[in-house]
Amino acid sequence: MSTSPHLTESFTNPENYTFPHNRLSTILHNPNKTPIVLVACGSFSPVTYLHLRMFEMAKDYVRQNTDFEIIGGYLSPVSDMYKKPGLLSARHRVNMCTLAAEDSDTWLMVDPWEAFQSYQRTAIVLDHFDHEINTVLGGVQTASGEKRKVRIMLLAGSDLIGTMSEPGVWTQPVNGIVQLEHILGRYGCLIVERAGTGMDQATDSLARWRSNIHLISQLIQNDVSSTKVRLFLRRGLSVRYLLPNSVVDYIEQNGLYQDETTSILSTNSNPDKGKEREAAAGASKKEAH
Ligand SMILES: Nc1ncnc2c1ncn2[C@@H]1O[C@H](COP(=O)(O)OP(=O)(O)OP(=O)(O)O)[C@@H](O)[C@H]1O
Ligand SMILES: NC(=O)c1ccc[n+]([C@@H]2O[C@H](COP(=O)(O)O)[C@@H](O)[C@H]2O)c1
Repeated sequence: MSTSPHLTESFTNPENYTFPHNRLSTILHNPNKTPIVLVACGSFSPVTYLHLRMFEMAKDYVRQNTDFEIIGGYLSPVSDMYKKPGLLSARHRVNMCTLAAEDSDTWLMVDPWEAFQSYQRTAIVLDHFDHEINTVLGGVQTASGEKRKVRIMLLAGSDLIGTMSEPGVWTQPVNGIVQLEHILGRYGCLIVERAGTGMDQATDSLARWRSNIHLISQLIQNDVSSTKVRLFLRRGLSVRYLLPNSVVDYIEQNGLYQDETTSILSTNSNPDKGKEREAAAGASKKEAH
């Protein structure tokens, strides 16, 4: 792993923010393994079982195919300023992710750092985790007391990785550093196959970082998406068993996704939405500084 500097020298924290690490393992059980933390960035509007499933698939993959040991996993909901259609307020998205993580395994957490501030690019989000886990917490310890640096890795679906080949979305350098070099060269990622986006199609142009890209095949096809869940809810259809019960209850209790006016941006599909959101994000960042 490269030790290039972070893209930013200081991180802006939301008010009253503390980094959640209650479920982060403090011990590396096998000293011969490389400790890793998985970070899934996304809208999570709302979080579905498929988002949680990504972590389980990654866990199996890591155990069977790598020399890594997972010491924790995080959902990192994107800022409201991402302005993606269907994006509910950060407060609700963070609450739903928290319920889902509590409901799930014992190693998943939700980091609200990104959600409650201006838009932060994924490369900066990974830097934030690296800073909190390695610099602030000092990494992880082996049973013999030796401190080890934790490797942060992006966990994403193949559709997201597919956008990395699109011009404009991830290509703009940040503080002179190429975003993809930072994400894939310094950190690396685990990619979960997603129905509709082939793995080859998603990774063809990323070959130079091949050794840092781990491909995880879907053995059970399931194309649940947040978009479909929102559509069902608007039509008054049940979404139970597509999301954790606690999240379904939260949506019902708060009357969420009944109509499009509850979202941050209520317009619908735009074929060039990735580039447009990147531009919007760039603009909102400039406004914030
Ligand atoms: N069914 C799925 N299979 C594999 N990966 C998925 C699946 N659903 C979501 N992901 C991944 O989860 C991450 C977060 O996704 P996001 O919150 O944007 O969900 P989404 O379902 O794509 O949302 P939307 O439908 O609102 O566009 C992304 O990396 C995405 O690729
Ligand atoms: N350049 C970037 O850092 C960049 C570009 C596009 C999407 N993303 C991230 O990908 C995640 C999911 O985005 P979509 O829901 O638009 O697929 C979000 O967390 C977003 O911040 C990051």
